[in-house]
Amino acid sequence: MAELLTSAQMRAVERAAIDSGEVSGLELMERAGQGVVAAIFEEWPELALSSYKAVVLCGPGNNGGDGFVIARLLKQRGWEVEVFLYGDPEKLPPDAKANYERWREVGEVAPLNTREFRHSDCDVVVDALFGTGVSRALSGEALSTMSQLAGANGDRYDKIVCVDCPSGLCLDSGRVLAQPSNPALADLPIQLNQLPRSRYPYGGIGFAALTVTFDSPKCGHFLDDGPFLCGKLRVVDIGVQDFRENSRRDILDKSGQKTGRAAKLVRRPEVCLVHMSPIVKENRSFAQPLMLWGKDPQDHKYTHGHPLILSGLSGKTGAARLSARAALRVGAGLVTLGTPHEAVTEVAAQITTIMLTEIDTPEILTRVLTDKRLNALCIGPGFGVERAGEFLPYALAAKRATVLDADALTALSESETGFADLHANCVLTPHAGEFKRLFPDLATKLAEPPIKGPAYSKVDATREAAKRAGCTVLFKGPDTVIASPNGRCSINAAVYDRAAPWLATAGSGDVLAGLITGLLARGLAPHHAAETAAWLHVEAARSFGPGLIAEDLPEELPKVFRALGL
Ligand SMILES: NC(=O)C1=CN([C@@H]2O[C@H](COP(=O)(O)OP(=O)(O)OC[C@H]3O[C@@H](n4cnc5c(N)ncnc54)[C@H](O)[C@@H]3O)[C@@H](O)[C@H]2O)[C@@H](O)CC1
Ligand SMILES: [K+]
Repeated sequence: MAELLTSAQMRAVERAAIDSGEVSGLELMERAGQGVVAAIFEEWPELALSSYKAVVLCGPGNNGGDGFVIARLLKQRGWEVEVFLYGDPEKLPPDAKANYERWREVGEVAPLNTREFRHSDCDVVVDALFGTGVSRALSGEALSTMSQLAGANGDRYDKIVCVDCPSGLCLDSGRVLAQPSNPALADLPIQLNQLPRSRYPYGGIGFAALTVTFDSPKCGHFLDDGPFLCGKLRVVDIGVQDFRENSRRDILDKSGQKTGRAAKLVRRPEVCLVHMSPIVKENRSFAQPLMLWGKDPQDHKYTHGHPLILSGLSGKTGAARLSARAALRVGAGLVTLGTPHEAVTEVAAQITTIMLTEIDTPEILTRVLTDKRLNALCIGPGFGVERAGEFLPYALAAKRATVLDADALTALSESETGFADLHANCVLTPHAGEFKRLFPDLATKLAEPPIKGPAYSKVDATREAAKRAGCTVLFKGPDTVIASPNGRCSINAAVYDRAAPWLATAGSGDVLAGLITGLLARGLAPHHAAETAAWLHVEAARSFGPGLIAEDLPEELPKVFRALGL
């Protein structure tokens, strides 16, 4: 799995590389600029066949420095290049200043002015205004230029290339830093974060055509609005991977930055991307844990676990049947549906391999669970909130690996004992609404306008939630975040080339709950089960494609497994 960095972690890696004396900041900047130019020609090979025109927008920091390198390299290829600077050239940091001066030997620099920039025709616009250093909302010409690029005046720019990120995007949270609400700002052109999302498919091209980042992808490229604004993401190597390994554990803590004290060194578990896309090469290692699922010829069905999925009342049994089918397809040896008496005929008429046992009361559940072979439990899909409230304490007291989904989450949010009954072998799978019911303060914090960077992120919220609940939390979305109480965190992003819009279909969450339960029954630890299930869920949707309904997801799994070589 690929490691995702925060902006502070990236700065720490760069600092470690420079401090080692093996490479200078200037060299890193040159490599970054070269990487962006190479990525442009890789993306649009036709641009390498002739000379075109680029506008490069440079900001007041090192992101702007990269811009000056890009301008020089394109000019060397015979391109016409116009450079605009937002800020005072005298105040540029040293490496950016050096590249400003090198550019000035061959070209002009105009102060950034939206009107001027608007009238300069160009084939490529390079956004090098702000990168990892953005700490507050854009204002003035920087804001109006970004709004202009976003189409505020009706103009369209086909090839916007962002250096590190679309300027203004917080790379920790994937959120665009916003102005505090101020009536004086109401007349300003639209801000990036007010772009009408509906105009673009999620994960499709929103703002930029291409975003080129350095060394490692950052959390914000995959969270929230990040993918929508970045367009396509490329990661270029700038030769600092050894320092990433070395400084992995010695990273800057956000709290140190906030208080202005000397940065505190902490051992924070990194965030991983559950991903197998070619944009993140090293993630191939994710295939390794999957290989463990191959069934050994010596095994028998009980070796692969036996989950119990609790069904709703008649007319509501479909959700649990979907979960059960998913648990079976993901390799659980046997699967039993715990069904209320009045729904037995309905359920029995629609299952074959899946077994059925009558469970009418919480006491019967406890009795059924004296069979220790039932090693995982799923409660929630179609279950009914009131029933879930009655069954939940008994289900949790059985101390099985347990998935709490849908109605069980609502019941949990209403329960008097709160999270006290949860244990480390539980997995909560809230969508945004359920998350809000369970963790109202965290949801409120996440909904507040992100005024300062690094902004509070879905990673932060899910980590806090997991700690509070004392178990693994999988917070659903196109940017599904999975966190565990020890701080471990993964993002399963159904964006970029893994976009799976067909997953937004009734019953898809029930299938996910079943996949997690099946994997728990097969002996995977909660965090691993949740991330593997989330990955397979998206993969099955992508494999099936348009027209997908939830029933298709479990049935597509054999194809996904074959493609993985299992
Ligand atoms: N440090 C290095 O060695 C390397 C850095 N690289 C580039 O450097 C970038 C980071 O550079 P910086 O740390 O200088 O940061 P930026 O260039 O992103 O930001 C510059 C400065 O702008 C100020 N600022 C923040 N928000 C603002 C706002 N809304 N309005 C006005 N000013 C604002 C801050 O004081 C910040 O230091 C990366 O994104 C990457 O593009 C690359 O060249 C690779 C090597
Ligand atoms: K940028």
